[in-house]
Amino acid sequence: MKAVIVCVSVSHGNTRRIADAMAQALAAPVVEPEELEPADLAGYDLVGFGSGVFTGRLHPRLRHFVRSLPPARPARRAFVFATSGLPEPGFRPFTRPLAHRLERKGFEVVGGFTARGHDTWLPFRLVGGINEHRPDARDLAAAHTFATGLHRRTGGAS
Ligand SMILES: Cc1cc2nc3c(=O)[nH]c(=O)nc-3n(C[C@H](O)[C@H](O)[C@H](O)COP(=O)(O)O)c2cc1C
Repeated sequence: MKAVIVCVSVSHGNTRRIADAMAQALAAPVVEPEELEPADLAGYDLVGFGSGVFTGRLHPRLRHFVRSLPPARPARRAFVFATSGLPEPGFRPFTRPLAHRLERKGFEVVGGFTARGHDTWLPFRLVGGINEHRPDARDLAAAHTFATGLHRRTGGAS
């Protein structure tokens, strides 16, 4: 099973730390969208897509990359992950819109993961930010466990 993680982490490196924990479990490289041609994903069985949340949405560079992907034929597996300052609203998961877009492209979305991250966006900047030490060791362990589960479910080692 060959995996790759496409990650945009521009604010504090929060999502990158989560991506690195997942990458360890999946033996996968972590790349920025601009490091890949959309067609390159054809060489992978499992693709992770993740970023921080910015005004309620995943980062535009990640969304743009997914929009540019050709249809995934034969269907490939994908997962979506995010870090955010605030807890995810249960009625509108942060990862859902990108997961739906991936499904429309022909991906089988096999999981989603979110964690809190250090957030200094206004108005939180005024109080020195929130979640200063997150993602923390527990978040990274949870990300690793999530990816290990995906690895088992989607075919094990290459
Ligand atoms: C301009 C801006 C907008 C943000 N908007 C949100 C938001 O709508 N909801 C939220 O929970 N966190 C929001 N955040 C916090 C980020 O999602 C959080 O810090 C995330 O972990 C950043 O990930 P990164 O360090 O990988 O870029 C925002 C941060 C910035 C800088």
